[in-house]
Formats: sequence, C-alpha cells, structure tokens
Amino acid sequence: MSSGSWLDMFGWTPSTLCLLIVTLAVAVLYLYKNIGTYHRNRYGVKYHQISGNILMEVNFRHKLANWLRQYGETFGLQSGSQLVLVTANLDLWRYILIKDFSNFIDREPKIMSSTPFFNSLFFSSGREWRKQRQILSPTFTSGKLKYISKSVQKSAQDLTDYLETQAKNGSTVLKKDVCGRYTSEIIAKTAFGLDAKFIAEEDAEFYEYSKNIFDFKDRGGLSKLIADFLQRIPFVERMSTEVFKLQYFEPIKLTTNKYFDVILQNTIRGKRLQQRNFCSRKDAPKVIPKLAYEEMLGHSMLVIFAGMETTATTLQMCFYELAANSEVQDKVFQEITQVVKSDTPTLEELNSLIYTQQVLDETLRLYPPVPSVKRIAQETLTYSGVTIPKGATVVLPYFSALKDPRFFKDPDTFNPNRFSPKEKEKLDPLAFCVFGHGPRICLGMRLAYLELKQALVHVIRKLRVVLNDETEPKRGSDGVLFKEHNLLVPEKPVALLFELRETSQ
Ligand code: HEM
Repeated sequence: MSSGSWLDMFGWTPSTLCLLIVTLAVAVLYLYKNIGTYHRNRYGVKYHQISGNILMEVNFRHKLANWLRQYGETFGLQSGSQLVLVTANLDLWRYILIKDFSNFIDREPKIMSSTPFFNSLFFSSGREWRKQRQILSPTFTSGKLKYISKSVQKSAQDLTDYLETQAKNGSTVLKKDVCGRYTSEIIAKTAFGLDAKFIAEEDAEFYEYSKNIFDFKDRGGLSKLIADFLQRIPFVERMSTEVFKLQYFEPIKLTTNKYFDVILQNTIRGKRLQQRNFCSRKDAPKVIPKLAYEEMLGHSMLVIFAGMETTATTLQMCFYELAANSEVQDKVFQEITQVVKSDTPTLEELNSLIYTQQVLDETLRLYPPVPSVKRIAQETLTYSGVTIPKGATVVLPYFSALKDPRFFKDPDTFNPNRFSPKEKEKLDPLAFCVFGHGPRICLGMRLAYLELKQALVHVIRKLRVVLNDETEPKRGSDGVLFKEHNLLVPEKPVALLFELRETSQ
C-alpha cells in the first residue's frame, strides 16, 4: 500500500502528517518534563500535572462521596489544565440550574461518535439544544399523556398477568428483567409505534438491543486511554480532536444503531402510508417535518437510554421497599382501592394517589437513577466567593442533597411520610432533585410517573409483594449495591416473591 493511499484512508494530507508528528513530539516532551509533577489546587486537592485527578470516571460516584466528606460541599478537581468544580451547595445549584441557566446551558463536552445519538437533546448544546427542546417539549403534554396512557395501561395489565402466573407457580421473580421489559415495551410503543409485547416473551429482540445500547465492557481500551491522555495536554488536546478527529471512543454498539435505524425506517414508512390514505381527504392536516431523519433516530435512541433503565430501576426498588415495609404496602393498597374505581384508571384518578406518589418519591430519593449531572460554564461568574471560570465543568452531585440529613432527617430510612403535602411545603424544592430542575429538567418525568403509577395500581391491587429466602438484595447486609455506571443500576437483579391477594384468588 503506498503512503498516499493510507494518508487518504485517514483523510490526511502530507502537511497534516507533519503536524501530527510535531504534535506527538510536543506530547512526548510535555510528558517527559511533567511525569513526576504533582500540585495541590486552592481547594487543597492533590492532582498530577498531566492526568489531574485522572480516572475520575472510574468509581466516580464513590470517590465523589468521599471527596465531599473530605473537602466540604464545594471543591475543585483537575482534568488536565481544566477545573472541574464539584458543588453540593443548593444556593449555587439555584444559580446554575435556574437563575443563570443561560451561562450553564451545556451539559458536557461533545462526545465524538459516528452515531446520531450524541447529537440528540441530552447531549446538544446552546442554540441547538433550545431548538430541539422546543420541538420535543410538547411530547408529553396532558393531551398526549392521555393518549399514551391507554398503551401504558395495557402493558401494566400484561405485567400483572405475568406476575399472577408466577404467583400461582410460587416462583420468586427476578424483578429487574420484568421491569426492564415493561419499560422497554412502553418505549417501543410510544417512541417507535410498534405493537410490542415483551413481558412474557422469551425472544424480545427490541428489549435485548435496548438493554445493550452501550458497550460498557469495551470502554475503548488502549486507544481511549491514549486519546484521554492527549486531551489533557495543552495544544495537543485541540489538535487531537479538531484536526485529527481521534475517536474519543464509540460507546454505542454499531449493530444496535443499525437495528434501531431499520426499525425507525419501517415505522416512518408505515406512517407515510397511513398519511397518504388520510391525505386524500379534504380535512387532512398539513404535516410539517420538523426534525431531520438522523435527529429522529438520535432522539428515539435517547428515549431508550433515558427512559428504560431509569424507570425500571425505580419500579423494582419500589417493589423491594414495599415488600420490606408491609405497613406501607397496606396503605398503598387501601388508597388504590379507594381512589381507582375501574380496571382502567383515569389520569385524574392516578393524580389523586397522593400516598402512592409519596412512596414513589421516597424510592427515587433513596435510589436516584441519575446520581449526578454536569454543566459547562460559558463565562466566568462568582457566587459568594466561589468563582466558576469560563470553560470549567461543574458537577452537581444530586445524590448528596437526597441523603443530606439537613433536608431529610434519618436519610437512610425509607419513610414516605417525609413527602406528605405538609412536610413537602417545608422542603427546599432544590433538595428533591431526582429529575433535575430548571429548563433542562428531565423531559420524560411525567411519562415516568405515569408508567410507575400504572404498574403499581395494576399489580398491587391483585398481588402482595413479599421477601423470602431467595430475596435479593438481602435485608441488613450491605444494603443495595449498585453498578458503576453513570446511571444507578443494582448490581444483582432484585428478586422478590408475589402472592395472590385473597380477592383475586
Ligand atoms: C424515574 C425515571 C427518570 C429519572 C429519575 C430521570 C432523571 C433525569 C435527570 C436527572 C435528567 C438530567 C437533568 C439535569 O441535567 O439536571 C434527565 C434528563 C432527561 N430525561 Fe429523564 N429521567 C427519568 C425518565 C425519563 C424518561 C421516561 C424519559 C423519556 C421518555 C426521559 C427523558 C429525558 C431526556 C430527553 C432528558 C434530557 C433533557 C434535556 O437535556 O433537555 N427521562 N432525566
């Protein structure tokens, strides 16, 4: 192969190659001079000149908790020359998330990926985010939810039927799988328009792909580590991303991307056909396409990523706490039987389930599916002596407020009464941050509550959930252990027993 052809392969000219050699030479020189250099920043945190507090992402949540204990509620870490400011101070959160939102609009630096997922709402920044959010916000209005509620209800009924069969067999159910199938089925119906039935099915391809969107095992290997290092060297950092377009890492499995691509194309083809038939009528509305196909694919995959695991974890942890707190389960059962009058609960009835809502909020507080978020500062701003420089990443460890005894007395205890209307009035709203706050608050919050309430209403009316010898996690051992992802996912599948209530026997 001639040198010309391999340069072509990377899209480089001979001068780009020269630039690459110079860049690598600078990197090697910089590494050689600074390999043993450590500093302490003004927050007292020790960091390496090149790596900063490198490998921050590994065990990040546990490290954050320790650092918060060691350095207090606001401190700085280093990522190369960049400051990463961690703050658990609610007054600062109020500025970052709400009052000065436009200065902290962006979530994190762009991840370089060939898949459209990383251009979707969650990862988009600035003006692009505003445009996308405006288009997508009406997705879960009351009218739309009323419509979606019917298919959510069918899935909740299927979930109950499945658990009833298990109860009759006396089998302990691996909740994780069932809850994941339930939330993935709802996404397949609402985001992809599929006629999905995954709960009892052995072979549910869509669910299997949804479960494995990310390649957590292959985090990019050596190439990711090298790219990660290069990102921390001044000058080299910009060259490696902007000129050489070094792949940071490809977290989405390409086979998964292809699978959802085909599903979406089929859905759109089906919708067009429907529309063509409909458009022959005079009263047919004009459909104005607002999103390009790639954007649609990115958002559809985002809904799987943002909506499946988060809601499934909440549902299984809620069942777990109901099993462990039978008096709470009895109250939920009583409320459901009093409020819900038919097999098809209305949105109004679901909204009147005040105690059930408290139980869900307490579950979310104890097991927040998104433990922390990040923002990037666009300009330098100072708040009560804390300066957040332009370009700094700010980490908001949501989990710290949710476990802070100043806001939640006895924070490790499951106590839904702390969310009673009277108690809630006394609470700083910022402290209950499981869905975030401000303009970038979770887009799917209302759908998540709808899925969770429908599942509880249908299941708890018919079945009682209990702990037994096979229950996982074991009560009183290490508590619930979670995997080290950005999302909170239990390490072992939660296993519980469901029993038929007398009324349904
Ligand atoms: C219990 C379930 C859920 C929890 C706890 C949760 C939590 C969150 C959190 C904390 C954020 C980030 C907020 C911030 O940056 O401050 C977020 C963003 C987001 N969530 Fe959720 N979420 C849940 C379910 C869902 C569902 C079901 C969907 C969609 C169907 C969804 C779609 C999104 C989207 C699109 C964003 C990005 C919003 C933006 O950047 O403008 N989420 N979620």
